[in-house]
Amino acid sequence: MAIQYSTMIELGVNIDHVATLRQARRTYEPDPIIAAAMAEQGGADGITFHLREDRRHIQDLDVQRLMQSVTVRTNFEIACAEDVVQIALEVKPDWALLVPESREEVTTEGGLDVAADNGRIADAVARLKERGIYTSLFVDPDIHQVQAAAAMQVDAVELHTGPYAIAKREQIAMELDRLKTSGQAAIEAGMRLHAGHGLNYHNVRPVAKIPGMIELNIGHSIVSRAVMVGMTQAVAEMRRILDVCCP
Ligand SMILES: CC(=O)[C@@H](O)[C@H](O)COP(=O)(O)O
Ligand SMILES: NCC(=O)COP(=O)(O)O
Repeated sequence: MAIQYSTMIELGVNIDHVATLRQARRTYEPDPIIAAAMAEQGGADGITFHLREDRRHIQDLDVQRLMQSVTVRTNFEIACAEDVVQIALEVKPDWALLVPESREEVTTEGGLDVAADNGRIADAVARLKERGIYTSLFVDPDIHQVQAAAAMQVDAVELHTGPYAIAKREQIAMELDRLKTSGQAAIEAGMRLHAGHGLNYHNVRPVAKIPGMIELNIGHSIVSRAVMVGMTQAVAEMRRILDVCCP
């Protein structure tokens, strides 16, 4: 059953890259926990954090501290790997978003191949659901992937907006159509419709306006803006764009 939090578009702020800056010196600042609190002040509906296998940014201790301090929805991004699934079961975030990972990638390159799952995704989903954690799968805007996700009875799909974000002008309409078509399939299957990756202050509006879109998860562009104006203002600026375009 789709879980509805509010009628407006919900903004999940991914704070991974606050930790990227900290890890550049392997030190204590900037602190993702403080960034999360400032994001909440700016109007974040949720905080997203990705504990990667290679721990390039968010660390295990960050997860523990975020779970103790975040007062809005927690959205824990993990691969279908035993160690991080175990951590999710221990800390019990509101949501777990399963994403693909490979060590050599600069950032997430594609969606989970749910349709070709050998049982690994289904097992992780079942265990997370059993623990009372809402589950979401990060998938390409492909109806077959959405239908495969629905068959696993996850609570949401998060459509990968990366191809849209990097599309050449003449390809944007086609990428938006893929998002709309696969989004419609998600809604018809009774799942919440989320989207994320590569969204920014310039390209977010058309995605926010996709019928049935409930939540956008945005990180890199907000953190980049936060370097210049601070996290609270950076989030407030994105919040205002969403409130104006999708009242
Ligand atoms: C799935 C997705 O697009 C992001 O949530 C993910 O966290 C990207 O990975 P990095 O944050 O490591 O770039
Ligand atoms: N799941 C997408 C996300 O959390 C943020 O992705 P990005 O905005 O950092 O590309």
